[in-house]
Amino acid sequence: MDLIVPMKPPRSGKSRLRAALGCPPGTGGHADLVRALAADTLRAATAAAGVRRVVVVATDPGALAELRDTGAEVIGECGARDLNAALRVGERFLRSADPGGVVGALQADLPALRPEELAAAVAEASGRRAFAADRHGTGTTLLLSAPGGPLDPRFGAGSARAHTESGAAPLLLPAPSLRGDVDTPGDLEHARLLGLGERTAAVLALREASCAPR
Ligand SMILES: Nc1nc2c(ncn2[C@@H]2O[C@H](COP(=O)(O)OP(=O)(O)OP(=O)(O)O)[C@@H](O)[C@H]2O)c(=O)[nH]1
Ligand SMILES: C=C(OP(=O)(O)O)C(=O)O
Repeated sequence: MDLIVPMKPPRSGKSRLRAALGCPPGTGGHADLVRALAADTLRAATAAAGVRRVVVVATDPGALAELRDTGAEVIGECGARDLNAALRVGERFLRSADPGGVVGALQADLPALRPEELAAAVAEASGRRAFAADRHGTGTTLLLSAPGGPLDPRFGAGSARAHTESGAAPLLLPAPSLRGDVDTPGDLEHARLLGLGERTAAVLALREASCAPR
């Protein structure tokens, strides 16, 4: 099974998280946090049983080259005009190597992701086109195709409903780390309680130290 992870440029992505570092505006660090969230997600994804390739489809691959250290590949989005188009670029890329395999789309903001929860989700899907909703029940953190079948991604606001309506099976396992995507400071706090990956924890610790009142 191969995974596609879409990412906008780290400076402009995850705009709802800008306040999360608790530092005055303009002190930077946002892009470091976005890259750290992705690095922890990718480390867990590449370690999951049954996962073969993990491909980041990036608007700006140069800004994300360091993510290759996680074992993921990083490719450009070839002029895709939005998130779902970027996912289709990744799908074509993976299908050109393995037309009959399962492909999945995984969000890049799962810093508490545990490899065993991702593997359990793939096992529950058991060859069906299926998805994991986020912890709020409205978004999607993982969408899987059937073997050789179309991914047909419908990410965006209300994507859990859109994926259900398009015939994808909602996965039922709890998998809190897989459902814990981070869009807001509140989501980041939730992920902290689950147990953050090393890179995200390090970025937050550094910012706390450097922005503490003197
Ligand atoms: N390659 C690529 N990735 C995208 C594109 N649009 C969104 N993404 C990524 O898809 C994921 C979900 O995107 P969004 O929910 O639109 O935006 P976001 O970056 O999470 O955050 P906000 O700015 O707070 O809305 C994020 O990892 C984005 O970086 C796109 O056009 N191309
Ligand atoms: C695009 C989505 O994610 P988010 O807005 O949570 O990043 C989605 O859940 O479909």
